[in-house]
Amino acid sequence: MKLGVIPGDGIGVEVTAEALRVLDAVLPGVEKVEYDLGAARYRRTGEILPDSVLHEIRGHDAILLGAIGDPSVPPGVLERDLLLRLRFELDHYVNLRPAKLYPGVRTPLSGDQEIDFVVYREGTEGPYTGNGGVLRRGTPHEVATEVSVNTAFGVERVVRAAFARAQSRERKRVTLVHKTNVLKHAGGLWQRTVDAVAAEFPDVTVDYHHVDAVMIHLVTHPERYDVIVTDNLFGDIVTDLAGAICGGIGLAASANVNPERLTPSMFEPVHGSAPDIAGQDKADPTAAVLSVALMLEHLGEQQAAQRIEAAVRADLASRDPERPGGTREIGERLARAVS
Ligand SMILES: NC(=O)c1ccc[n+]([C@@H]2O[C@H](COP(=O)([O-])OP(=O)(O)OC[C@H]3O[C@@H](n4cnc5c(N)ncnc54)[C@H](O)[C@@H]3O)[C@@H](O)[C@H]2O)c1
Ligand SMILES: CC(C)[C@H](C(=O)O)[C@@H](O)C(=O)O
Ligand SMILES: [Mg+2]
Repeated sequence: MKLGVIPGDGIGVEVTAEALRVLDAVLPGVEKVEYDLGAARYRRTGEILPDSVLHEIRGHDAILLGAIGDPSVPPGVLERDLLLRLRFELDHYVNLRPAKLYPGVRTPLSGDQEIDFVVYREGTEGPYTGNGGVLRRGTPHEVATEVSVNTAFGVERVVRAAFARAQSRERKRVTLVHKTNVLKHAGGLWQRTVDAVAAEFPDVTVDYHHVDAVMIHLVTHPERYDVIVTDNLFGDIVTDLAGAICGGIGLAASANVNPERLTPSMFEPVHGSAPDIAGQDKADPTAAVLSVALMLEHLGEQQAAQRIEAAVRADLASRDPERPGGTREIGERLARAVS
């Protein structure tokens, strides 16, 4: 197994070190190539993602990424030209983000809810494509557009993946999350696609919720969700809230998947580079560690993946919520538990 590692910026570097510590403990001998990509390289050389590096990365079995983004670089530069470029060039159309409340974990909710759902966030389209522009910049008459791109091909493939996943789950429920009451063109395509694909999955129950109402339901009745399918931007927002209700963004893992395996899939925590806590050993590496579990599952190493999940589950159940431990301490605990 050959793994490309992009620690990136801020806490991305810290949590990736712990994720690799756990990987080495559970599956020794994985070949890793680390890539110096992110703010430091950009400041030093002006480079963001050279084509030669992208070409090399394509040759790996998977990519493990920490986080991208730094206050020293204007917003969007690294996020677009590094992180999103990787997702787009590698055609990671399923951005898979599980939301699970583990036993013993403190949630801002009342705490007795069962939360166990997965978000299928479309990863290559929506308002993320850069389709837009600015007219009359800097004048009182400036016009800025950011067009949401939704193709029948792109919507259908992620919807189909979400239904297939629901079919294999106990509750077999897919909820389309959108804003069809306002975004009638894109929403219409999503709804028609869900209706058409649903006909092929008669034992899957189908639901629709407007995204604003989902912000309510996630806080009041998160147990109603099983598989959520949604576009790139709504999925981004829904999954930060999902992370918060499951005990914090430091626990939320994700996978950017190309299901046909034409390219390496990329595994990363949902959170960002967290400049507010970077360099202080405060970041929880659990999301990065669980992202390694998602990666191992994807690569067919089910046993190793299950060992990581079990170690995290046990660690979370026995943590003192006031003093969970620092980044390194948590990483060392989890590495010990899986070895
Ligand atoms: N996938 C990515 O690489 C990714 C994801 C989100 C944001 N970003 C980028 O990261 C930078 C910071 O963005 P932001 O502040 O909006 O989001 P963020 O996720 O970095 O941080 C949001 C809040 O969550 C906390 N937090 C995040 N990860 C944590 C962890 N592991 N343990 C404990 N607390 C944690 C932070 O301290 C902060 O208070 C920006 O440049 C943004 O574009 C990158
Ligand atoms: C940094 C940004 C481009 C990214 C996104 O919006 O997808 C992040 O918020 C995420 O959730 O991975
Ligand atoms: Mg996000």
